[in-house]
Amino acid sequence: MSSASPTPWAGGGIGAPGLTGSVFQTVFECSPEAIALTRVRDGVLVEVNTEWLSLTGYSRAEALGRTAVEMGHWLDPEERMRVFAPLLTGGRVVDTDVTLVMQDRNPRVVRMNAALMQEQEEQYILIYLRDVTAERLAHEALRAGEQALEHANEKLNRQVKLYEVTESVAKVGHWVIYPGDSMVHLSRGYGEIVQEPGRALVPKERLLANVMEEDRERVLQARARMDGQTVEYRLRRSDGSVVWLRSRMHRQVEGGQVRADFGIVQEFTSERQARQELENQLAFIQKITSRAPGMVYEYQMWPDKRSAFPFVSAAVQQLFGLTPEEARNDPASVLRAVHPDDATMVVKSTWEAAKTVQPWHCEFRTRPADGQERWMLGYALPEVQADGSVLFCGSITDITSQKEALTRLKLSEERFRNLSALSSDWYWEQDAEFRFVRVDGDGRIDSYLAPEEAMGRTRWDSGALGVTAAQWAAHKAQLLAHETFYDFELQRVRADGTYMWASISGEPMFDVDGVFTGYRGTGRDISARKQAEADIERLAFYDALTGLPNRRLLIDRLNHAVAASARNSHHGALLFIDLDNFKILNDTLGHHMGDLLLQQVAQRLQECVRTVDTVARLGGDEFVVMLEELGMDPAEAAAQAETVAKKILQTLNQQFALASHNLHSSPSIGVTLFYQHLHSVDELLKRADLAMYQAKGAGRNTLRFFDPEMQAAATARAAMETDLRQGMLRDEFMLYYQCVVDAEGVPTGVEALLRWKHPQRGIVSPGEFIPIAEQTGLILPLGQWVLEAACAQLVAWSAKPHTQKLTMAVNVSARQFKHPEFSNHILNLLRLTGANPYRLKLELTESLLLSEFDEVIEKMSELRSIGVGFSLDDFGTGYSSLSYLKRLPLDQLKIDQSFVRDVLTDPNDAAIARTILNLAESLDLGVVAEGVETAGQHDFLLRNGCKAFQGYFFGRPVPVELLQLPNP
Ligand SMILES: Nc1nc2c(ncn2[C@@H]2O[C@@H]3COP(=O)(O)O[C@H]4[C@@H](O)[C@H](n5cnc6c(=O)[nH]c(N)nc65)O[C@@H]4COP(=O)(O)O[C@H]3[C@H]2O)c(=O)[nH]1
Repeated sequence: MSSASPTPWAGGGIGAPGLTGSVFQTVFECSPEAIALTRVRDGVLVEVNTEWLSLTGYSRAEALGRTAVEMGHWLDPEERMRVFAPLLTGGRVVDTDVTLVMQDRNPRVVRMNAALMQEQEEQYILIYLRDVTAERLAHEALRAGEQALEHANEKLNRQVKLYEVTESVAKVGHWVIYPGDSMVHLSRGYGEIVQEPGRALVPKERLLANVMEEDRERVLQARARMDGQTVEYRLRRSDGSVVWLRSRMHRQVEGGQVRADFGIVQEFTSERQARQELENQLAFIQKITSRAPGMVYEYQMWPDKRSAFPFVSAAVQQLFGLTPEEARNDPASVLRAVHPDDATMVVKSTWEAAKTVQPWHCEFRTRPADGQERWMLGYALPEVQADGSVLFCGSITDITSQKEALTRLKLSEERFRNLSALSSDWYWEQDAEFRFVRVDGDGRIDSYLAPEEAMGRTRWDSGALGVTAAQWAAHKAQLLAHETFYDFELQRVRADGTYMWASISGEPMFDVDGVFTGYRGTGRDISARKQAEADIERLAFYDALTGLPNRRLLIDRLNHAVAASARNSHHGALLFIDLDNFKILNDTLGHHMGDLLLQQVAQRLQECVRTVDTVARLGGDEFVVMLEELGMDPAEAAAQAETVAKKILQTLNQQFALASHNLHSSPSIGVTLFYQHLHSVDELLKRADLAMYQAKGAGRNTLRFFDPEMQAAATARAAMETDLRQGMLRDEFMLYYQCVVDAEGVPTGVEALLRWKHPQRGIVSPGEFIPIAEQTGLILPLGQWVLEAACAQLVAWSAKPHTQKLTMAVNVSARQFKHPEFSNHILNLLRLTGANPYRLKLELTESLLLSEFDEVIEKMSELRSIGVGFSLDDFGTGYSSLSYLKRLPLDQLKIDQSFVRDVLTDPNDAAIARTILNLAESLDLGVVAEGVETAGQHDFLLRNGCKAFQGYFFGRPVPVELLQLPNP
């Protein structure tokens, strides 16, 4: 502040001489600028200067004499207190800016320095006021400018930051090239996209450096155009990954001057991939829909009845005669293509589906553009959209051909049902488990069951008959192999109890995937055919009068029998039977009687043979009996055949009761044996026929063998039989006895051996007549006689001490033993004669054990329980099995003489003999070696443990009186 400054009071100032050199002076010195000054005494303004007046706007007159506080009204009351209170109360110097509220003037800001001063008696308030309004305004303007700048900076920073964040989030970036600049400015976003952070400024070439080769040309063209069009290209980033970029390039021109070239770049790889995927899907959908049999579409409808086809496949052309564009542009055109009769239904059902949001399903016809109406099947799923519309996605297919096929099928079904109803055939279906699921036609199917009874049941579970287990097995195998089968025949019982035959044919069914679903087929009642076949067969193979097989069937069976004989080596026999004098009977009593006789003869013949044998009628009074499975030995077979022939002779010789007549008839029988393929069937029949004529020639009512040898044997047998009968009557039989000795050669018993003292032939061996006695049944009385004689002898010996312990072995033939009364006969005999059962030993042959084994054991056990012993004759020659042997209640085994004979010369026989001895020992059985003829045999057997012997070495069979028994 310069001391040369003019006084504040000057220039019209209030001029105060008393103030000179004082505080004022100081003030003036300090504040040479225009300063408003006041002097206050006792609170009242006593002095003001011009500046004060101009500052405050008061006149001097208004101001002087007023209190300072009064004059301070230009200050705000609070401000007034702030300024004056410290001044007046504390005497402190005030230095502050205050705002003056000026009347009719703009407020002004003044710097006020006030001080309370004491000068002599007077108190002064010196107020120094300086107008700092301009200064303040300038300052404030500066501050405001600074703040605005700061604010603008901050905003800019924020915007830049926001921009960068936005770029980063949106995967957007940009570059700018200023004219004449070789560098390109890259934004941070751009750097992030191409993965080159921090390179804000790069050479221009860098922009294209990593663009994929294939896309570079496109980018270059866009750069050349700079027209803002979008260009999409790929760029390989520094990490090798490829990204899709979308860019728009602009050139900014102002006032004809190029300001900058810039490009906005956006990365849209995932969007591009999604789009690609969508495009692929769309392409696929289009491919599918273009090949699909029907049309695929999206149909949208709004509550205000607007509608649209957002998508419709190309098939709309084929189905509705519209291009997809036409359908899209005019959705109603599709409805117009619907048949008028069905349009309402289509609309209604669509609205209904939209309302209920339920699947739309509708069959309708299209308007026949070419005159031919077509059937469509529509199916769509509705979905409510955000805007309240409903979007249907679905398909429409042309089902005309299916409809036609269905109609044809229905017609065919109907025709089929009508036909089935008319015929006796039926149609059936079974499921994959072969259970009936459908039956049409005759309501009784092949089972003659009501269909409802058959449903769910298989054919074999529904009471089929007439099918063998093997046939069922074959049929089931066919079914399991899914084979077609024809004419499977089965029998059923009708509701009325009669039988019917059905013929079933069937074929397997498969679904579209080739999976087996069951069977279907037809059935036919073939009862009439079967009956006719049976009739034909009967006529062809059976004799109408007697029902017996005819010549044809006989020949057929004979062929089979010959073949069987070739297989099993058994003989068979043909018995040609002709009724004697039948012609006379027929002529005298009439054909009717003749027929009756033939029928009865047929019946009797059947009764004479086993079921395996055949009785046939060749015609007239000629019958043939065919016997099978006779013995392997021809003589044995001949004897068997002869037995049957004799039975026939005897049976046919019985009286016939024909109506009111009692007739006697007799046959002539010719017999021939057959064995394997030795002779043809014709030859066999001829031979039997020839033999029959020989029988006729021999005086009728007899039989003849074709074979002379057999005939001779038969004749001899016949003679023997007659002789046997007579021999029995004439008491020509006697018993010889052969001793059985112990190890010391002492007789312990005898074996009774039957002898026939024939008046002409002398002593006949049992080997000759026993078989004939067995065949003829004469063995029963003969055997009984032997037993009686043997028991009588036992009783006789029992009276003498030296003979009373002798045992008596008696041979019993199989036929004899198996007679139901055999045990009783023995029991009675023992009781009646009083013979000691413990001395009686029955000798059985192995052949006895071949059948009815249990009964044999039972019978043996019964007799054994009373003391009768049993011996097994000829042991080792037959079929003895050890298990049988163990079970038999035996006392003794007899080593057959055939083994004994060569026991010294044949090691096999020696081994057998030893084995039998060991076996007997282990089974606790006695052993008798029979046929011992030499001392050597005896020694051998003795050495091997045999304790009982029989044979010529000890004595031949002799009459009782010649027996060499122990001395009395
Ligand atoms: N070579 C030879 N033979 C010997 C010797 N010792 C005994 N023989 C004979 O051997 C046979 C033994 O009787 P078999 O084996 O029961 O065989 C008997 C028996 O099976 C049967 N037979 C005999 N009598 C009767 C009988 O009353 N009833 C039954 N059903 N059959 C009888 O006739 C068969 C033959 O009887 P036979 O001719 O008496 O023959 C007897 C006897 O004379 C010997 O050292 N050397």
